[in-house]
Amino acid sequence: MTSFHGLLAYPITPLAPDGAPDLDTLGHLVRGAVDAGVDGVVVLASSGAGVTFDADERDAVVRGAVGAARAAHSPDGAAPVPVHVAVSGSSTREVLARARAARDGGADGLVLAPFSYLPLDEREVVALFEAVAAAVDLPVCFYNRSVQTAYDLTPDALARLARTTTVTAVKDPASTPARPTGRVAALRAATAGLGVSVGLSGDAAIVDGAEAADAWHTGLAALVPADYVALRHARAAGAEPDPDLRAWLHDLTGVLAGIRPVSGLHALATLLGVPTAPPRGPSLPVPPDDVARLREVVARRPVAT
Ligand SMILES: N[C@@H](CC=O)C(=O)O
Repeated sequence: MTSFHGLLAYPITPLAPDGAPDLDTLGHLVRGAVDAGVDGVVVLASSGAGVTFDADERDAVVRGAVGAARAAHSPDGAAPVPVHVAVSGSSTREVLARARAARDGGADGLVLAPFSYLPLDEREVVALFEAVAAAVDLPVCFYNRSVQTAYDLTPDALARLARTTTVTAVKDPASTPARPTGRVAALRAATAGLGVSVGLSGDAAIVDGAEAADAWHTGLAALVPADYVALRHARAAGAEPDPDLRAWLHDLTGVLAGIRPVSGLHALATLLGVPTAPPRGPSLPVPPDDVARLREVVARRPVAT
């Protein structure tokens, strides 16, 4: 089974007051997520603001997260929870450097969005993933950021990548406007027998009952992991989640949807007792009114951690 399976938590990269990555707090987040029962951790993606860090900082984050995951309690004595690293960059050269560094830092897999200053066409997207496959022998999750990259992965292109490269998973945005229902089923049908994990991101859609998927990719799961583990387990068992928990997560994702994405997670972290400065610019801190709305929801959290 691909290691991109189940509940995948994407921690923010906590920052010290001087703006440097706070590795102790990151380790605390990673251990907390693993102890709560998540199936994997992904650092330096959107929630982790990976593109805002230089190579040395990225290396420190990767090694810190891998060390924390290995040291954390593994439920049932199971294998250590995998740690994946997002390696998107603005050139193939930069992506390859980040992929090699992630491998050398102990990553179990890579997450890659086909990002470029100029939107890529399909030939260029495929060439990028082929270059990564030739350079680094790690499984890759295709991070489909169709709104931001102006390239939307098709089921046929995913099948081609699964056959010819190291792509073993896709992270598809459940919240993309006009996404047809049955998208997960279409991606699964195109890749049947190829061992691809079809996963979703988009917390509001996930909480409100998006199509069943092999994986959930979520930044919130690193901040409120017990809550997400309970939701995922209920859904996986075909059961109704606890109504209070579902209502609270609905309210939380609703408030966050009105706040700038990474800044909102940093503000939420602070309210949950996870110390961090706001993300680096050009992101801006969350305005006080929005912090107050978040605080009100946090105060109603039904699951104690
Ligand atoms: N898209 C997020 C994960 C989902 O919340 C990320 O890349 O960090």
